[in-house]
Amino acid sequence: MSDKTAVLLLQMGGPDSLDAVEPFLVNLFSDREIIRIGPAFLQPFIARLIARRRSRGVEHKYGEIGGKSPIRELTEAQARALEEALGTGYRCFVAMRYWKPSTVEALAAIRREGISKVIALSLYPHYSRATSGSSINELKRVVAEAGTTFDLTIVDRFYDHRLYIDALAEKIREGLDDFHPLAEVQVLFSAHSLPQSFIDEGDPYLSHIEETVRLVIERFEGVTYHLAFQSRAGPVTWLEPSTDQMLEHLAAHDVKNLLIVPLSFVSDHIETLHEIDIEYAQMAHKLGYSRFRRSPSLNASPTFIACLAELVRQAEGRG
Ligand SMILES: C=CC1=C(C)c2cc3[nH]c(cc4nc(cc5[nH]c(cc1n2)c(C)c5CCC(=O)O)C(CCC(=O)O)=C4C)c(C)c3C=C
Ligand SMILES: [Fe+2]
Ligand SMILES: [Fe+2]
Repeated sequence: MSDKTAVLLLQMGGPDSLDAVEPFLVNLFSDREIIRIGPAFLQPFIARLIARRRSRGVEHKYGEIGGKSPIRELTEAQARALEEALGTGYRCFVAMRYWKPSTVEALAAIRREGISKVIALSLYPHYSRATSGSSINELKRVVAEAGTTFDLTIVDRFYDHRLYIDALAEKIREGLDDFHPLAEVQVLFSAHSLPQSFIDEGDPYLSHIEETVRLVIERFEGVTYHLAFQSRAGPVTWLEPSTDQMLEHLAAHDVKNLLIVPLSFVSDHIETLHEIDIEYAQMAHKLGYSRFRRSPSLNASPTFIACLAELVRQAEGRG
């Protein structure tokens, strides 16, 4: 047995090739915690149909950002940086909810190293049952089925952690540096959308997002800011306003310089590299913005890694 602690980073995952897009979407649409389609026994079949119908368009988008999602490499880089920041005594692993490495593979790797103490750290800063909730339930199922006892501690949110806010503020400052010093820049926070029904049923996601925005914008006195929601994925009522509606609204009010700040994700993936950098950038150009920029994602930002390290130590009661 090893006396080390395993830190297991929980993330969504993304297709690692164009061929992986359809099976990745099948996994995602089969999960009743992110989307409920029809009665439970029919969902696997409907998931296949939706995945097949959607995959062409989604493959095209991944094709335009290098033929795959960078989420695995970026999450593994975060894991390596975290392991280094934590020092001896810790090993970091990654478990992806809808692609590889799966939760089963990650736990098998932890077991192979003889580690029984596991801190699962969800990489979604804002809690939602669609994201952190789903990953954590999957982890609990796999642990129960593994027949090995793990001493498991879970960190499922960090939307208001001082170092997370510091890391975001640093990236916003980097983004603002790209504008002429005298230009009047407005900031648009763009969070991943969620069906309104989740919020109505008590999901704290929206209040967590609003608190992150409040805490980070305190550091930017006098800056005008807005909050909108991107990446709807189905025909239900999603959080409003949408990011594209907001881009139109601001253009109609003569805003010319806009910094868009992605919330909800801690690394680059299709929603930053395609939706913002390609789709919204084209839209902004047509709408007459003079300068439209995105603040860089956190990825392996040293301040963000310090945040993760502090979360681990706090979870162990040494913070
Ligand atoms: C089916 C409904 C979906 C909900 C609800 C949802 C919420 C949600 N998602 C993220 C983060 C990510 N989503 C990503 C991709 C993605 N998400 C959905 C659907 C829902 N997401 C789909 C169908 C897809 C695949 C791409 C597409 O078809 O457009 C990813 C990217 C993975 C990658 O490319 O690396 C992330 C990350 C959050 C934070 C969230 C709610 C809070
Ligand atoms: Fe999405
Ligand atoms: Fe999503």
